[in-house]
Amino acid sequence: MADNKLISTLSGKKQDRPPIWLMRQAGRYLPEYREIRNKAASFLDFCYDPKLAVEATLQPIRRFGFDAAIIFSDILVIPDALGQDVRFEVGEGPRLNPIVTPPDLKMLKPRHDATRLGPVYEAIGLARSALGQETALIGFCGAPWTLATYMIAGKGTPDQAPARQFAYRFPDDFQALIDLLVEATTEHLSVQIQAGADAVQIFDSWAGVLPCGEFERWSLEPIARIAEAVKRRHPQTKLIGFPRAVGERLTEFAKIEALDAIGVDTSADRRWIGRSLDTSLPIQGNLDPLVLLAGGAALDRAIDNIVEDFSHRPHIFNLGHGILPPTPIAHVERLVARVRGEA
Ligand SMILES: Cc1c2[nH]c(c1CCC(=O)O)Cc1[nH]c(c(CCC(=O)O)c1C)Cc1[nH]c(c(CCC(=O)O)c1C)Cc1[nH]c(c(C)c1CCC(=O)O)C2
Repeated sequence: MADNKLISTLSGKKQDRPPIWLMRQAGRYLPEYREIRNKAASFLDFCYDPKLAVEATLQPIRRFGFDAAIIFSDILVIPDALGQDVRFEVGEGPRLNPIVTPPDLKMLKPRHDATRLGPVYEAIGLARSALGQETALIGFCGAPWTLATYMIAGKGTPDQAPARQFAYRFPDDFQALIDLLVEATTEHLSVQIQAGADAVQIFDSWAGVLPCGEFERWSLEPIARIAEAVKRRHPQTKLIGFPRAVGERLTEFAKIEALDAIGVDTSADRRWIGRSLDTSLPIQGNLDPLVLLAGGAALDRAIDNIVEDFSHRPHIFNLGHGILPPTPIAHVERLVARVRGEA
């Protein structure tokens, strides 16, 4: 990975132009993805079919030549491997058999079933062989808190109130669930690295809903434990933390030594980041997915501002959250060209 722009940036080297990849770059905005999407009976079957998963991983690389591919999978393969029933309803998102009270935790296995995740690791090996050295391969997992929000509510909710309530009412049981998830995700990231992932990202999409105190216990500490354990086992591999919507609490994540970079969401204030986070710390982000959808002069301006604002530090260009399904291909082409100084 010596001449890879993404890995070099994650190692702290500023580039002339930032490397670029997009969260959810594989997926429904691509006609070629929509074409193969129904080749599997369900979304999880799709994720567990190495040939389909590799194809979906490579599609955005072929089309746009991003600097990194992210393995096509989902954060909810972990609750699935723990024995919870996970389904994806078309147009509605994930549905899980919810954990309502502590006795429901008994539906989970004491350890995740790693053989169930075998196809994910196989897909990573295949994708790594198919990609050139100029393209990094990113593995990922959901952070324990974000996984727990879906496991307890059984679905996405606007404020993740069910998991927050559960944690207040049953802190010891909730801690046990978080510990189980720390163990499973640490293992999942390690095996993805052994299979060929060059970097891994921990998505804490729901870190922002946690109040002080709860935030440290359920978001920050578990992520630090995972990052430290993975770094100990794989010192060469780069780790990206993505705590969404945490505002000034980004400084707490910046203190986690084992994280090589921090992903920042759309609402993050780049001038505050410039003042508050060491300029040697690589930052990833933070274009608004809605401005990419809108396109035009607003898109060009937003791209230029981000490139300029982060020009004094190692920066990986990305969105602040996942790409939206109706996003026009032409806008993504424009984005890549402009970030590379070609448009
Ligand atoms: C919370 C979360 C999930 N999954 C993920 C997160 C964290 C990031 C975030 O906050 O968006 C992460 C994820 N999900 C998916 C990827 C694949 C790689 C990539 O980024 O391209 C990644 C990295 C595929 C997917 N995961 C899902 C799809 C759409 C399913 C389909 O094709 O029908 C894809 C391509 C489904 C999914 N999976 C999840 C939800 C809430 C949904 C439904 C909402 C939606 O549809 O976007 C759980």
